[in-house]
Amino acid sequence: MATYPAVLSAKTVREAEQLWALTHGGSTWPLMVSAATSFVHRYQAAFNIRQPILVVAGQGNNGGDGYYIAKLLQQAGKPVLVFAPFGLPKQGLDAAQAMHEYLAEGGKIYATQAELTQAFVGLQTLSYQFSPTAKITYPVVIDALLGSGLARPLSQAGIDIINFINSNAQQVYAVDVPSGLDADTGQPMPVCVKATATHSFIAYKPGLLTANGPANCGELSLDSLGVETDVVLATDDKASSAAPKTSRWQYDPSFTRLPCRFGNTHKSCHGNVSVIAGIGNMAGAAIIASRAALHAGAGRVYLQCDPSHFAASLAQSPEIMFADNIHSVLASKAVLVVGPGLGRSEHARRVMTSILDPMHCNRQGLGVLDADALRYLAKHQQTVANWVITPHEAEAADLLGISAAEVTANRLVAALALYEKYQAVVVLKGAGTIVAHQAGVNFCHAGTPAMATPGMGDCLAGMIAALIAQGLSAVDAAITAVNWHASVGYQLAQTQRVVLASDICQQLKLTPL
Ligand SMILES: NC(=O)C1=CN([C@@H]2O[C@H](COP(=O)(O)OP(=O)(O)OC[C@H]3O[C@@H](n4cnc5c(N)ncnc54)[C@H](OP(=O)(O)O)[C@@H]3O)[C@@H](O)[C@H]2O)[C@@H](O)CC1
Ligand SMILES: Nc1ncnc2c1ncn2[C@@H]1O[C@H](COP(=O)(O)OP(=O)(O)O)[C@@H](O)[C@H]1O
Ligand SMILES: [K+]
Repeated sequence: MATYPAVLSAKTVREAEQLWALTHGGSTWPLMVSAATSFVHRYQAAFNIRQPILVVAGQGNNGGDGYYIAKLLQQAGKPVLVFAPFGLPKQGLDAAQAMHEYLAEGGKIYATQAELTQAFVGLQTLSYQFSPTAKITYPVVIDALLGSGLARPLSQAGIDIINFINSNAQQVYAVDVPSGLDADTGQPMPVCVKATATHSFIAYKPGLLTANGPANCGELSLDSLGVETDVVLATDDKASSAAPKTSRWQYDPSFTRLPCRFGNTHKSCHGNVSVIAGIGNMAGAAIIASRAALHAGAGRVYLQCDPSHFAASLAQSPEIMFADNIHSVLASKAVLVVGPGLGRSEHARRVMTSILDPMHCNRQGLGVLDADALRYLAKHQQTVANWVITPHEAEAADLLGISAAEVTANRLVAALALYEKYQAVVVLKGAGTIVAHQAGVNFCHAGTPAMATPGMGDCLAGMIAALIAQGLSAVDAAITAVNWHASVGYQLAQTQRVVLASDICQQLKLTPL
């Protein structure tokens, strides 16, 4: 079975480094050498330029990586400049040794932008026409200002440096974490580097994969540097049950669990999905969820809605069938999608009461609660262990009884709290979707701002239900659908400015077996 990289908090990564050192001669220095070597190797094509490469180095070990990278580039004969706006590394850190090795290679360090500009211009080839008033653009900047050790919001001076990088670099390659991004939450503090690519070390950190992480990391890669994380993870497993278990946080971007279809099959082998809509004017959402379930391969899809919506549904997808009433739907044992287009009427309340009746609520693989069903759940708090719940941040806030800003501030903590409270498989949607479940947490950093369009969540709900109907567990269905949905959206966004839920539905059926 494929194994996927672990995702660890910044603190756990530090513990892993220290444990590695204990069994490797007591020093973390070899890790810095490996990290810098891996970085230079990873971006060797981008670094193969004649113009000077700028390394912006901080005072900690992220800066240390930067100094060692600068040393390697210097050794390879590349023109390189190091800008150290926060000052030099403190003695005793690996970073100080890296700086000394860079200086020993004849490297230069600049403390101010004025000195840096002068040095950059001095290193230009003769063909470069410099005008004192022209804005300097650095073709390649290596961002080694701050990594996983970012400990507090940036001062104004720090903000200015990050803005300087973002507005004066053509391409930015970030070491470990884009500077200014909180490695655990993915929040900018309050600004962060917008990288072309980020090469991270030892393990992915949650903040690279959710919130502002995906957009600011650019192309993300990892080198474990051979550091075993199992040891720290085993320790973490012994933590109290209230503590988030980092042991099974994973970055698994695959959708290889998609069910295969074999020759002698029939639609009855692929399960039934029933989407329950309301009686108001919101049936569009339920129609999108139904279409998504069809296109994701459910054997039959029923829509339970007011007859006035039949014509519109059939015009979209003549394959959709209609269920008579909520009681026949519940009796049918189809996988349910409840919430999109349900509304908040008295009818919706009655539907929710029936659905959450313990008589129906006890079987496995019941389906997906989304949108209005989540608003109902927030009011009538009860555990929904056999369901997948798919809140966006505002719905998550409602379910947790906190503000949306608190959810945004730490999406991972919110997803874990939702799991603790409702016991369901939790899909916290938005940039960098998080799936929290009994066995851990899965991050999906695919997706694109082009997918921030109406109906996108309804589409995802239909897909999850279709995969449960085809035999996947609720957890596998949620992880697979989230990755499939985001990856199809990303592909479409290569040629479209916005991606609609209908586009995703169309594209799903083209996914090869
Ligand atoms: N050692 C190793 O083996 C390996 C280490 N690795 C690398 O080390 C990195 C982690 O290094 P790290 O722990 O030193 O943290 P780092 O990100 O450099 O930041 C700390 C510095 O920033 C400062 N600072 C903090 N907040 C600030 C703010 N808001 N504004 C301004 N300054 C602020 C803080 O100052 P202080 O709080 O002490 O005043 C301190 O000087 C990791 O990301 C990876 O790249 C890898 O190579 C693997 C092997
Ligand atoms: N800004 C974004 N960046 C990356 N992916 C996004 C973004 N907006 C939406 N998506 C993708 O679309 C999914 C559903 O979108 P979302 O807007 O959160 O749902 P809803 O339609 O319920 O509001 C997300 O989980 C994510 O995969
Ligand atoms: K960095």
